[in-house]
Amino acid sequence: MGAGKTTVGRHLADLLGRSFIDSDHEIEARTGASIPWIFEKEGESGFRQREQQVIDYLTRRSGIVLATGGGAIMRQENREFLKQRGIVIYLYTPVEMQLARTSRDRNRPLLQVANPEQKLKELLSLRDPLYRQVAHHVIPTSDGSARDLAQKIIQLIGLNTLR
Ligand SMILES: Nc1ncnc2c1ncn2[C@@H]1O[C@H](COP(=O)(O)OP(=O)(O)O)[C@@H](O)[C@H]1O
Ligand SMILES: O=C(O)C1=C[C@@H](OP(=O)(O)O)[C@@H](O)[C@H](O)C1
Ligand SMILES: [Mg+2]
Repeated sequence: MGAGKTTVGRHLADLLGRSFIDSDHEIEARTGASIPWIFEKEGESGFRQREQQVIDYLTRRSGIVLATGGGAIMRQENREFLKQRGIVIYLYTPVEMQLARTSRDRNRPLLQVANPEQKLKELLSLRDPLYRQVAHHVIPTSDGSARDLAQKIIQLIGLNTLR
């Protein structure tokens, strides 16, 4: 959360002339409800079920830039869908920066707790090894604008891979 997946993903799609899809937005469009509302009514497990269905569906498409939610990596199925069907970029972000980028935003139910810093630390220690396992490339996001990072991804992947 706060790594910039949604923002960098949109720039990347723009630079490549491809469609951008964010799995959270797709879930909201299908459900007709916001992410916080889904968490409230169906719990995190209900949200994860919807998320897996959407990621399975979207990773079958080609020629798109897909941003997932940060917790998608926790399901083995999602790890396989992403790694086998796409080129996966891990936007590595230190917790202090995640905190700064998410502190004013009420749309992340998992961070609506007394100590969001502690929560982000716990999540990162569980998730970081999984992100690294699935990623084809790791990019630190502490330096550079979202647009710069999108350019960096294109350099890293190599345009030939994308043709
Ligand atoms: N490289 C960056 N530099 C500065 N701010 C950024 C950068 N990437 C994202 N942001 C900002 O951080 C916030 C969270 O970004 P977002 O794309 O929603 O992250 P994610 O989808 O990974 O949770 C947004 O306000 C966004 O504008
Ligand atoms: O890390 C997570 O578990 C989540 C991240 C969110 O997306 P972003 O990573 O885009 O903030 C969203 O899917 C939901 O609030 C759960
Ligand atoms: Mg996002």
